[in-house]
Amino acid sequence: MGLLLKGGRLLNLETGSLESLDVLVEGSTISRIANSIEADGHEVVGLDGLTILPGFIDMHVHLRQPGFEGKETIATGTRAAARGGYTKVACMPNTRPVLDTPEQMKYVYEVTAREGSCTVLPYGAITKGELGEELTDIAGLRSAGAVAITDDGVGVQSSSLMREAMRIAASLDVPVVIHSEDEDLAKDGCMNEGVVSQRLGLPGIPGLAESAMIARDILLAQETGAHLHVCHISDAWSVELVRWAKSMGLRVTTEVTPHHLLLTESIIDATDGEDANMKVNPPLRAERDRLACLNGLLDGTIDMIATDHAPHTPEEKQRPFRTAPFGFVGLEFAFSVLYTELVEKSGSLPLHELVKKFATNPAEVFNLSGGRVVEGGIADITVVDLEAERVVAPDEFYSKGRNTPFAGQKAKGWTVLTVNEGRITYQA
Ligand SMILES: NC(=O)N[C@@H](CC(=O)O)C(=O)O
Ligand SMILES: [Zn+2]
Ligand SMILES: [Zn+2]
Repeated sequence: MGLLLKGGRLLNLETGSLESLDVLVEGSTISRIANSIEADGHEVVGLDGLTILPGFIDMHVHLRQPGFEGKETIATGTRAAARGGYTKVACMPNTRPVLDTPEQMKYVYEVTAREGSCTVLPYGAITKGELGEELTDIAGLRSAGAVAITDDGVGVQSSSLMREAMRIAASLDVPVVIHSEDEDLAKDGCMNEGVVSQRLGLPGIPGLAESAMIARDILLAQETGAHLHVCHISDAWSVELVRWAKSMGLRVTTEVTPHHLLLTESIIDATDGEDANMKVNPPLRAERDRLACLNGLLDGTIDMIATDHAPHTPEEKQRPFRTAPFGFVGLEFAFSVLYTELVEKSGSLPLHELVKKFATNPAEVFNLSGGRVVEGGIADITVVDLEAERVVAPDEFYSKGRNTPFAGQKAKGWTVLTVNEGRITYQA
């Protein structure tokens, strides 16, 4: 017996048209897509006019397990992911202990098999303990299933160490994923350096702290032949550098978050720097940076959307702006807010281009299954209601995190059904 999705509209990723098609899932595979498929003993889910998309893939998520289970666990984070339409998430290694050994990779896969509501692809750290001093066993991490390597949360400050990491990664065909931040330039900053940080008297993090490191790592990628993926791009010059690297034919890819596409430091200004739910790293920047990210997304410089889902406890986020931890949650509304603002309201991006940034491109860039709803493909499917309007409601989150500046915002395009490898993982 299969799972029959009946009466929905399947998004054609090439033309952007919505086609009335039934989709039959058998086992973990999409076995048939046709105008009308007989119920024939299958479990039928009626989708009357709802929109069928490939399951979303988020290459930047903090699941916090092991070590910070008060913020999130693999169970709660993947439930949140499924609720947001995600079928795969890649989890960051800045846990305690850090995910820096093959055993840690195995741990993530084992816990996910028991408790997970989506596929979890662990990142292995570049340096032991993310301390920036000694390289991990990159080959061992890869064999144990690391999707790529990164020290997200901190930048690798040593250029010679990064050069060596890229040499090894290139020889193993492992992508190097960078949190680009020059610690010396970023120092004790807690928000974007500029007119707002000056007015509020808060220490700033200049865009240069990001772009300078991206420039270094693009040159290292050029020299070593490594695939470089730039995390959470946020600064206008950073986008320009990635655009240039691509024009030179280098293997450089990047992601942007919903918050860097839709928000600026003006929301910190408006709340006088008193709400740490607006504190994130890289920080919300100026309008020209936001527009550069948006243009980069539109012209293909930016390959994909990633949430950088970074849950923290309410207590931590109630601390003063200077000392509260950086980070926003995002899994449960990323598609909705971006669909609403970029597709529905401004029309800057057609739906199928947005969906490529959420599913097709991450699959292609990281060589993963999914990203398309096709016969014979893996049954990773997300069904959304493009009409229903709701507000982003943190008290309803499956995530343990509540920290988002999007709280209370109205949006359309909510997930009603998520299927991961043929299994229903969320149903509204
Ligand atoms: N993005 C953040 O503001 N915080 C992340 C770390 C990171 O992604 O660099 C976290 O782990 O909390
Ligand atoms: Zn980061
Ligand atoms: Zn992160």
